[in-house]
Amino acid sequence: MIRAHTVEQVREAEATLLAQLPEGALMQRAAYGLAHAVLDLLGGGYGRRVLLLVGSGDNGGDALYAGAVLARRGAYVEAWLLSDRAHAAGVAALRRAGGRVGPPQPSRSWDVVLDGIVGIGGRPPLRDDAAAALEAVAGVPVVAVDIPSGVDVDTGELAGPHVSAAVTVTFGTHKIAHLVDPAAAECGVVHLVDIGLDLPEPALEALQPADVAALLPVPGGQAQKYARGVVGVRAGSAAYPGAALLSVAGAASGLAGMVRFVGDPTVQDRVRAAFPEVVGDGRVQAWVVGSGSDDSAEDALRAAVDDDVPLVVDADALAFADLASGRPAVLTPHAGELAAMLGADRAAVEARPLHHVREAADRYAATVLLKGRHTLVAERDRPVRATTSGTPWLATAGAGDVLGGLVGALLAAGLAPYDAASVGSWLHGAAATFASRGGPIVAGDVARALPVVTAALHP
Ligand SMILES: NC(=O)C1=CN([C@@H]2O[C@H](COP(=O)(O)OP(=O)(O)OC[C@H]3O[C@@H](n4cnc5c(N)ncnc54)[C@H](O)[C@@H]3O)[C@@H](O)[C@H]2O)[C@@H](O)CC1
Ligand SMILES: Nc1ncnc2c1ncn2[C@@H]1O[C@H](COP(=O)(O)OP(=O)(O)O)[C@@H](O)[C@H]1O
Ligand SMILES: [K+]
Repeated sequence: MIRAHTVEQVREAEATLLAQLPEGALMQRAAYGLAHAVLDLLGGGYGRRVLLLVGSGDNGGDALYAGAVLARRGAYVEAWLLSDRAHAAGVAALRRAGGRVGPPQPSRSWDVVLDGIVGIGGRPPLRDDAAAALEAVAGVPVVAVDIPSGVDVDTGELAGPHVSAAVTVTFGTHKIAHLVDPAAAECGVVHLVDIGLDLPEPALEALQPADVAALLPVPGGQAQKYARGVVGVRAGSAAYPGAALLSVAGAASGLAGMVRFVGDPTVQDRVRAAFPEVVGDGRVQAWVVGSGSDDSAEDALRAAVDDDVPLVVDADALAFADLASGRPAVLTPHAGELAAMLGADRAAVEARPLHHVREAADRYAATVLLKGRHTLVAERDRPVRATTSGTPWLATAGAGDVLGGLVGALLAAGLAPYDAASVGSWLHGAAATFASRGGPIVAGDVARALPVVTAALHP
């Protein structure tokens, strides 16, 4: 599991550890980890040209000490101090190692910039001098120290100019901005350096393959199709038959014992033709409602709610999500749908996805899965889960229908809404990445890749 903690949680854990260690030990650990990540990126130190952007806090201290390590490895290192209060011992260490301190020489070109402007002590927006320094080095790859300066660490929001990093080297634990967009998209590859912090339950987490394998419902030796769970799909309409087919394709991932389909008779015929294993109405352990349902969405959702089983509420049914409020349910909006549910602007949801997904989980008393580059799953009193297994090629029509069906299958198989949503989202992203191999895919490819990705987990 990747865990992310708030600034307050990190500060507390650091304080405990600092009290037990000799002065400066923690910063040395951080700086060595940082320097080695830079050496990896550059393929060595000798002859490389490194510029440090150094703010007034310990984040600048990390950059300075790492700069000293790099200078001792033969790199040419300059520190551009953005404040006259830069970390004094760090400045001295860099000078001792042969680094130069002062405004950068204008003619010099840089292999990498270390962003030590602000870390977890920064409050966006960046000050003008820091923003001007970033402009002056535009185009040079940046390694962000702890966090790309200018992003809001605890929310993942952006406010004004900020660093766009190739690599972010963080310490002790991930921070929220490393996983939550839009800030997460500015972090590049995130590298975690262990500095020995003892941390509480995280604010946010991201499932990894071993976590998904452990949560996956796997049939035992005495398995029986009904006991494995039956998932029902109420989706599609004469206008949108494809949504029904894709929803069923996700549900028919093999993770539940049986799939039922209920809908428009012409759509039903097409579903049966495409999926001979799918049967008609009857008892289910979970319903998936809403993809392409058009004006039948409300009735479909009411019928599903009457069955009193866990629900996936998707697409057209989200307009009636109040019906699912307080029930075991996963609501699966994209940003536009969530905006409509909350009476907000789509742009506001995209700028503050964590805030809005939490608000919806609270307001609807349900599990809310907000689709996006890093999909977020929120439920009251639980860490938000972020999905990082996907690929931008997954942004293709109908991919959301497949996800709804898949999450329904996991609910029917007995996972709680929070786990069904986050495991389903992880598998969906991994299947897309597997099917894509770096190239284009359509939604059906994602559904077809689900069994092989599941098998690769060796559950
Ligand atoms: N506390 C610890 O034990 C450790 C901290 N470490 C480093 O220390 C960092 C935290 O250091 P600090 O608490 O000194 O805080 P930071 O260095 O993150 O930032 C605080 C400084 O930045 C300035 N600042 C705040 N907002 C700004 C803005 N918008 N524009 C420009 N300047 C701004 C403030 O005036 C303040 O001096 C971590 O991110 C990490 O890099 C690591 O060395 C590991 C150990
Ligand atoms: N940039 C992106 N990177 C990775 N995945 C993405 C990106 N944008 C969207 N997705 C994923 O693609 C899927 C799109 O679903 P959705 O918006 O419901 O489309 P549709 O309604 O056509 O099915 C979601 O699973 C979402 O998380
Ligand atoms: K930084």
